[in-house]
Amino acid sequence: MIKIFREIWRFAGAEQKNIRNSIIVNFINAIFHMLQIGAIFLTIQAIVEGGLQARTIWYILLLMLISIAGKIGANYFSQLQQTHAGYFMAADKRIYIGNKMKLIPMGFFNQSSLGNITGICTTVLGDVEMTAPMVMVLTLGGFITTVVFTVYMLVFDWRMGLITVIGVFLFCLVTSSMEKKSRNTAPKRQKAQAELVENMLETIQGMGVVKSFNLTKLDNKKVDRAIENSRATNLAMEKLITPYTIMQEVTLRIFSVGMMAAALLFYFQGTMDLTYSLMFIVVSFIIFEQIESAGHGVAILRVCGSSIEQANQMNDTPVMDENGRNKEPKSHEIAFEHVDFSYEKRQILKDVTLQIKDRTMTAIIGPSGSGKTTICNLIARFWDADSGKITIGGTDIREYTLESLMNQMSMVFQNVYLFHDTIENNIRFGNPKATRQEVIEAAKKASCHEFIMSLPKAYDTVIGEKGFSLSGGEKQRISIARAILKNAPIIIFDEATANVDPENEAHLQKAFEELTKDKTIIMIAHRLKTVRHADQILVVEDGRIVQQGNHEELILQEGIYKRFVSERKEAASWNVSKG
Ligand SMILES: Nc1ncnc2c1ncn2[C@@H]1O[C@H](COP(=O)(O)OP(=O)(O)OP(=O)(O)O)[C@@H](O)[C@H]1O
Repeated sequence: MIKIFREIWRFAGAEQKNIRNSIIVNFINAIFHMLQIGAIFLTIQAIVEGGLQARTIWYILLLMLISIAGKIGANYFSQLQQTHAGYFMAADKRIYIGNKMKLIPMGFFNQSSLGNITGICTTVLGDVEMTAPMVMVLTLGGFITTVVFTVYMLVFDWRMGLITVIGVFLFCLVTSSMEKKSRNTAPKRQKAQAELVENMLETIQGMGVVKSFNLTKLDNKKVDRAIENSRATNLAMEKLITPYTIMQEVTLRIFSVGMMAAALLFYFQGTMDLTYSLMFIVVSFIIFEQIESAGHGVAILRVCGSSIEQANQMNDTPVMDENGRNKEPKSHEIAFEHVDFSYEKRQILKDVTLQIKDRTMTAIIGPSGSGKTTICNLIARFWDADSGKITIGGTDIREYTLESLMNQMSMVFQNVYLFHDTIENNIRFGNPKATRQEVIEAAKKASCHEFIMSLPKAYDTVIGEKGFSLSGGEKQRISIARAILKNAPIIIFDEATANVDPENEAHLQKAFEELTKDKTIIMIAHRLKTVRHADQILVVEDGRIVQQGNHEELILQEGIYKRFVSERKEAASWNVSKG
């Protein structure tokens, strides 16, 4: 149990101060509560001694008033500090995870890790936010207050104090067994919750495929199983806890009644006067309140502990070594020297050596799955090569910080991701400091200004709102506008493979020319037109560079490039004759 407290305390970080304050205020709250006993004592004393005067009544009323006002105030501040601590504990961790994700190799982000991260950032940290400060305040605050009150009882009347000590001790025994029992169940519950999020995420992401294959009526067995598993673990947790909470309650009620009986017994034996006896009868209802709260805290302690453990998993996720420095490359020449690369254990790139000169255009072609995208991803350090070296301007890319490396390049992919935000902000993503005028200028150069202006809210149109969406070509032009705004010296471009209508193609071509003026361009190319004008063509087959040169040189060689050209020519003539 102490280990979990330590973990929560460590996790609280900068919020420890608020939790500590909340525990102190919670203790003050209990003292205000006990003032009511003082008021009750005065009332009983006055009635028993037959001297209830107006002055005593005013004292009693004042005491009650102070107690109520104090309790309200203390409760308010304690809750405020708990909410603040919970919110910032979770928010700090979410920010930490967000920052860490930028340094994790892309290979980490598969379906299962995405589900796990989503689960951690939503349900797991949501649990921490709601339970961690509450658990600390209820449990620690409850125990500290109980110890103080018990000592007070012992000083007041050791016999009543002893009954309190035994009651608290037995309650702690029951609570400790409950906490031990929930040790295995709580992590299972957390795991089931995470699997549920993961499966839901996969289902939502794959909804398009499900619909297109008309599989909506089929049972989604994985989701059903995850829901059932989550229900079962939650129920198991409840089933496990409930007998203990009943035992806790029974223990405390027995000792409350025992305290009442003892007070009466001592009175009839003549060892306690009537005033004290009546007061202890009243106290017997209140004395165990704080330890009862502590018990509730312990019931959720394990859940909170395993949430924190799960959230801390992200601390151990390996990041790319970031020993680089913030610096500008001397030139934007890119080179691969004997680069090998594998995804997990499957080798993809084999001894790749290439050179891309500053401010030239290099087209990469090759069969599907040959490794074209992988080459581009390695330049951007989405992954690190297994062996060999990649340099920009003669400096190993690992010697740059990820930030300074990414400042050197813009990437335009086929699958453009647009955020649920305005078109203006989606373009501004390329340069967060850009003014509206600069955004519009970039959009004009990327040939998207006209279609943006035809939208009802123009640049303020929110993507994804009210069913609003963009075509593939429009999305790619927005992504080019982003890249134009970023104005990085290296452009990595994945040409669209899907058929683009002639009007869109003309727009894309114009946008591409604007983007690539005076830049070092690496382009995964699919069209003959683009490849022909490249300064250099790299032909990739099964992870190796098998041909290298310009169009005029390669067309003379037998090989993939010649086949690529004749296939494109054939398709073009087929299209023309068909038309
Ligand atoms: N994240 C990944 N994890 C594991 N394997 C991957 C991953 N990405 C790609 N691969 C595999 O690596 C190989 C090369 O993929 P890559 O995307 O580089 O090929 P490509 O030439 O760009 O293909 P295409 O023209 O179809 O886009 C493929 O066999 C692919 O299945």
